[in-house]
Amino acid sequence: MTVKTQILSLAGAALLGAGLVLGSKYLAILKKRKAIRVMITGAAGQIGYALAPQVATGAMFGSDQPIILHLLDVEPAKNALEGLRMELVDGAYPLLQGVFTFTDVAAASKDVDVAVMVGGYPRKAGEERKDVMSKNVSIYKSQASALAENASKDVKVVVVANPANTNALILAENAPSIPRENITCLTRLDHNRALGQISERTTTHVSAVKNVIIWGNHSSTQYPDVNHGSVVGKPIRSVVSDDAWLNGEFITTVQQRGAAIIKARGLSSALSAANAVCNHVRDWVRGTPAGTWVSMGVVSDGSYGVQPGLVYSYPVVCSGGKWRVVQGLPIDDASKERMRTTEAELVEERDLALQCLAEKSGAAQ
Ligand SMILES: NC(=O)C1=CN([C@@H]2O[C@H](COP(=O)(O)OP(=O)(O)OC[C@H]3O[C@@H](n4cnc5c(N)ncnc54)[C@H](O)[C@@H]3O)[C@@H](O)[C@H]2O)C=CC1
Ligand SMILES: O=C([O-])CC(=O)C(=O)O
Repeated sequence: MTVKTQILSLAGAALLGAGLVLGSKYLAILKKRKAIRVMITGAAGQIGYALAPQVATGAMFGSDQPIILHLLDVEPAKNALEGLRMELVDGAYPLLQGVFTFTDVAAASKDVDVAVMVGGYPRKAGEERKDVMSKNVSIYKSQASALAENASKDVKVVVVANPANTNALILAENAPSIPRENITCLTRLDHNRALGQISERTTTHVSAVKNVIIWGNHSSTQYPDVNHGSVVGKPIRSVVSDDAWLNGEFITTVQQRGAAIIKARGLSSALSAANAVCNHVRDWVRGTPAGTWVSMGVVSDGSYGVQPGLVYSYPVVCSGGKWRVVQGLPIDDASKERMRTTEAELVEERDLALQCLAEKSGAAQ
């Protein structure tokens, strides 16, 4: 061996050694840190298939936080669930400390820190989200108590299955021991869709678009509001410079995006929904970046005149694992009217859900 190759191999060994030290430090950190237990219901479905690997690679809690996955689905989906478990094992994810599958919600909920409630039935082309109401709200009523009794005391819940706001409301009403503020529903997908539309329209990278708001229901009555948002620090309205588009096509595109995806794919959104779930939980747990808010469906405390108790999507900022509604935004008359329309739909959905549940319990007696 020449001196040059000796030096090179010594340098190589030193680099490898440093890499191994860093690698072993990383592994030691992972070993020391307590794993977060994440339950995904409806895990054998298409959102579950997109979500589980995203959680395993750190998209939800970062690349230094170990995870244990609890995957729940119904008995007939047991084989598909086992297939997902096998694939997750085959992924050899450094953050994944365990993957468990369940068909019993009480067992699945044991000690979970985060519950992502995807289990339910998606709507088909031509249906509104409330058309899947009767099947899905009864799932949320029956799973609420199992979650409350078995999950960690501080469990954070995000309901994804439609009608998402009303399922979350039913879950909150039937799980009184879970703090209200820990029960949320996903409207981050709508929020991201709004960011995406403004980004495309202004040919600006999406990371420079901030502070749009989704008010109300995760449905076609939601109000995507750009009045307080910015593009590269300037008001969206002045950068877009087309109020007719912002007040018309932009709003309907965001409101109808779920239906447009169903029409195009023959299936509802899955990868963007999974990404939005990771964004929602990450910001809730790790905090929203300074000067930025996001949209979350939360139990209303009456902010902006919305009926208390409804699960309504608001602009929120998060820090220390808690969210708070952004207060004091000036709301013009046109926005007020749209916010009332979506609130009225939530009242109607709540009443319909309660009626469905009463009819089911009447039929069962
Ligand atoms: N909030 C949002 O932004 C979005 C919500 N969704 C909704 O998410 C839900 C899931 O969508 P996909 O994954 O596409 O549907 P999917 O049909 O592919 O999967 C749903 C899974 O839930 C399971 N399931 C049914 N009842 C269950 C129960 N009692 N316990 C546990 N699991 C149960 C099914 O067996 C199935 O594997 C749908 O309601 C859909 O409309 C979809 C996209 C976005
Ligand atoms: O539209 C649907 O039924 C699925 C969904 O909630 C969405 O993509 O926003």
